[in-house]
Amino acid sequence: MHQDIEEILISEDQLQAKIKHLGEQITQDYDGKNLLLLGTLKGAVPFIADLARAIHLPLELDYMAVASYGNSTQSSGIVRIVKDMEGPIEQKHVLIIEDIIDSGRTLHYLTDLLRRRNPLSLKVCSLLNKEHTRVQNVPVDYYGFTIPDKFVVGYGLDYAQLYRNLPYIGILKPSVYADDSKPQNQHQSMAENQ
Ligand SMILES: O=P(O)(O)OC[C@H]1O[C@H](OP(=O)(O)OP(=O)(O)O)[C@H](O)[C@@H]1O
Ligand code: HPA
Repeated sequence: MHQDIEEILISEDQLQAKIKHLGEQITQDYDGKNLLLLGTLKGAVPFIADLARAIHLPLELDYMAVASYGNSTQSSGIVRIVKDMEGPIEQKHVLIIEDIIDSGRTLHYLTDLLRRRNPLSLKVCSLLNKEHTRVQNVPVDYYGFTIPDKFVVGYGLDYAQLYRNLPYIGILKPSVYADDSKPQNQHQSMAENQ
């Protein structure tokens, strides 16, 4: 285990078993439909790569880069598009692939934006779901694991752009981000300040 990791929360084997199951569900639900998997860069890259191969249907892949965390463990509260997807989505069933839903701000922003582009349908699949930290409510159609309110890294998830290449999801030792100047559990107070 990496020295900055306090505990492995979800092992490589658990990740792959869950992704196989999600792939089977999505394969059933989207049979005969024009499916576009829309991955959010950068965090969802390992997940979308494995999930796409677990879905046994013709599908398209595209990506958007949306960022709000910068180098902090706390959302800045401001979501911005760093890279948009290519092409229109009016003739497509869009499934957004996320690595994690935490405050919900990223997905709220993204679903709002994409709905205005009139896809045939718009659903969300997130590997991880931190349900007690939600500031914006967003319906999640498929998710892998519900996790506690701890800052996690690995399998695409980063702290200050590092740890994305760990093959498991681990809880980061708080000492690693001790100089992260903003206090913990700040989601609620940020919402109240808006
Ligand atoms: O529910 P939220 O509180 O909005 O958090 C979830 C988002 O935060 C992370 O992205 P980040 O902005 O860190 O960009 P990254 O994927 O490039 O790491 C993660 O990949 C999600 O997209
Ligand atoms: O717990 C997390 N880890 C990494 N990135 C994140 N983005 C939102 N929550 C998290």
